[in-house]
Formats: sequence, structure tokens, C-alpha cells
Amino acid sequence: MTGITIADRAAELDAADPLAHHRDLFIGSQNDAVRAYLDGNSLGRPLAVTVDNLTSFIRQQWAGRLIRGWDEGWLGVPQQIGDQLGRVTLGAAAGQCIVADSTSVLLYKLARAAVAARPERSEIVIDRDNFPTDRFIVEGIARERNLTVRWIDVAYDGGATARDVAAAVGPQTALVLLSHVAYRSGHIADVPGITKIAHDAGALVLWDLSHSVGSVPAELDAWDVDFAAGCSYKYLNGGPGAPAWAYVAQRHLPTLDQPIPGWLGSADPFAMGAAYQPADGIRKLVSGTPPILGMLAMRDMLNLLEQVGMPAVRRKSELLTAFAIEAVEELLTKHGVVLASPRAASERGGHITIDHPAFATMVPGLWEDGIIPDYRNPDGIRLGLSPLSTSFREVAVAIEAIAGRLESSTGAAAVE
Ligand SMILES: Cc1ncc(COP(=O)(O)O)c(C=O)c1O
Ligand SMILES: Nc1c(O)cccc1C(=O)C[C@H](N)C(=O)O
Repeated sequence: MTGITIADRAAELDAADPLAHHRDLFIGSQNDAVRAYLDGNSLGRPLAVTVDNLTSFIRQQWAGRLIRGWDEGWLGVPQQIGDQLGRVTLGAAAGQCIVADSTSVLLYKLARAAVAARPERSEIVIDRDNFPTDRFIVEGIARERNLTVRWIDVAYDGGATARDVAAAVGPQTALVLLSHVAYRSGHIADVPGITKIAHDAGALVLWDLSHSVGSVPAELDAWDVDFAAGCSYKYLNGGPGAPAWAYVAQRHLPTLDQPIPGWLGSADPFAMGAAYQPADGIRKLVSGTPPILGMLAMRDMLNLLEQVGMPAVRRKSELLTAFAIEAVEELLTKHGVVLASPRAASERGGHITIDHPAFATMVPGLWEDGIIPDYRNPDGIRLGLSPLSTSFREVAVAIEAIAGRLESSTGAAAVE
């Protein structure tokens, strides 16, 4: 025992954090009623600048330009933000990313397009611990197209590995759908290694980047990824229900056959033509009218991420999760709490999960006390640490609060 408490360590780390001042840019970060917000991996905080930018869009663009706004630039916004996203955090050259729909709908469109591109093959590979929407969509497509789902089992504190995928793929694999960062354990998949294994088997890959985008940098072009999609309301701070984004590698764009051909993804929407003729580039993934208001907040966060740079964001993220693990080991392990996330920083994304049977009923009380993590079945508390808006102090406050509740429920009979 050094005599240094977890709260002291947090204060030291906050004082040494070169990114600490960015926290003040987020509305609510100084609100004392929320003592620790550790769910920015589910819904990021709003940036203050977003209030001004949304207000000015409504006053000047919407009210001022009215229907003329579409011709004057709104139709290009999904692709402009997509290009910025590609440049800032996805490692994707322009023309391959677009903002549209929800992540669920984009995963459906991309997975359907992928299996259509491998018509002679009969299997889709996915892991059993993938986020429910990913699994449900794969099962739905399998039913629609008479395909088989080949499931990969993963460890509770891990995710699908290259070895798992090598054992699962074969001449019948049309598509492998996996998450870059696992929504529960936070495990980072070996995207380039797994993509190569899938390609060597003749299959295509679709990566869900919902839990990495804006926190863990990606190199989609260099990793030779075929398709990717992800949420924008998590580390991209797009706000509740903000539209998702998709990536289609340039080489697939000419032949991509997406299953919801709508007028705004057609080559000449205002020709009001008799037959669907897809647009040339990534715009063919669009089906209907883009939700412009919903995608403006994400642009503000991308501007901030671009200014700070993803390497610095990732460094802070690694320090936050490392500190969270240190605090768990110091305060919670003695109460039987188990880390359900990888220990190696290089294998861990921006959140960690800790398991304990008491967690199933603990989270509502924590929320009432202004400590906001989330609960994930069967017995996990997930601590989501959003690099630019989470302080080390918040991590310490949350883990001390969890320790306090475990102590009172077990009569402080912890094993030292
Ligand atoms: C990994 C993952 N994929 C997909 C989704 C679904 O996103 P949406 O509800 O926007 O369709 C989520 C979050 O809800 C997620 O965490
Ligand atoms: N999208 C969400 C929602 O509409 C309500 C509550 C939570 C969410 C989430 O994003 C959950 C998140 N994808 C997760 O990993 O659990």
C-alpha cells in the first residue's frame, strides 16, 4: 500500500492530461447532478457548439432557403460528412463513406449486397456475442436467401480471433460479419488479419465499427476491408437517433447491388424516371431523403477529432481504460468482481465491462446517485470512457460508488 488512493491517482492523471480541457466543450460536463457519466459509448454528450450550429442551420438554411436548400447543397451533406469521417477516423479515401439510415438498416443493406455478390455460396459467419441487431439481421437474411449461419463462440472477455475465423470460413462462406470493438467485452478484433483470412477463402467482410469509430482509429483502405458501418451517436456525439454511416470499398461500388433502391440513390432523382438506374458512387446506398438535421452534430465532433487527432484520442482512451482496470483491481476484485475485458491495452477499445451477480440490480440505484454506466446481461456493468469528455475523476467516483454498494450489500466482508 502506497497510501495513494484511487481518488489521488485520478487527480494526478487529470492534472497530467493534455486533453483534459476539452471536457469543458461538452454541455453538461459541469453538471454536479451527474457525478460520473460513463455511457458516452452509448450516447455521447452534446458539444456546446452544436447548439449554435443547429440554431443557425434552422434560422439561415431551413427558414432562409426553404426547399431551395436541397439544390443548394443539402443533398451533398451525407457524402461530405462521410468523406470527413473517412479522413479523420476511418482511414478511408474520399467517395467511399456516406451517412444514412440507422446502423441496423445499413448493416442489412451491406450484408444483402455482399451475399448477392457471392451467389454461389451458402453461408454467413458471425460470432454469438455480436450485438443483437447484427445477429438478427444475419439470421433474417439467411431466412430470406435460404442461407446458413455459421456461429463462432467467443470468450466472455474477448471476441472473435483470426484463429476462430480461419476455422469457420470455407468454400461456402459468402460473408463474415464481425465487430471491430465488441460491444460487451470491448475486445479489438484483428481486422486486417481476419479480413485476409476471409478473402483467402473467397469471402467478403462487413465490419461493424459502432464501438470503435471516434475512439479507436481504423485504416479501412489499408486493411482491405470490403464493407463497414457504425453508429454516430456514441463516440461521434451525433445525438439520440443520429443517422449511421457506411463504407463501401471503391472496388465494390460499380457492382454494389443494394436491396432498397430508392429515388435519392438513383442516378438522376429529379428526372422522376420510369426505371431505377443507380447513382455511380457511394450515393447509390441512399434510399430516401437524408436526415440533414440529425447529422449536423456529428460534423461538430468530427471537427474536434480532426483538430485533436486520433492518435492523441486513442492514447487518452488507453489511459482511461488502464486506470479503470487499476481501480477495479484495487477496490472491486476483493468483492468478487471479475474483469470481462482484455487486459492488454492493444486488445481493448474505449470501454471495459466488469461482472458480478449483484450488478443485475445495482445500476438503477447508481443512476439515482448520478453515477451513469450501463448494465449488460447477464451481470455486467459497462464503463464507457469517451476520451474527450470523460475525466479520470469520473472513473474513480464511479468505481468507489460501486465498491461502496458492494460493501454495504456484503457487510464489508471483502477478501484482502
Ligand atoms: C455494435 C452495434 N451495432 C449496431 C447497433 C444498432 O444501431 P442502431 O440502433 O442505430 O441501428 C448498435 C447500438 O445500438 C451497436 O452497438
Ligand atoms: N441505440 C440505443 C438506444 O436507442 C437506446 C439505448 C441504448 C442504445 C445503444 O446504442 C446501445 C449500444 N449500442 C450498446 O452497445 O449497448
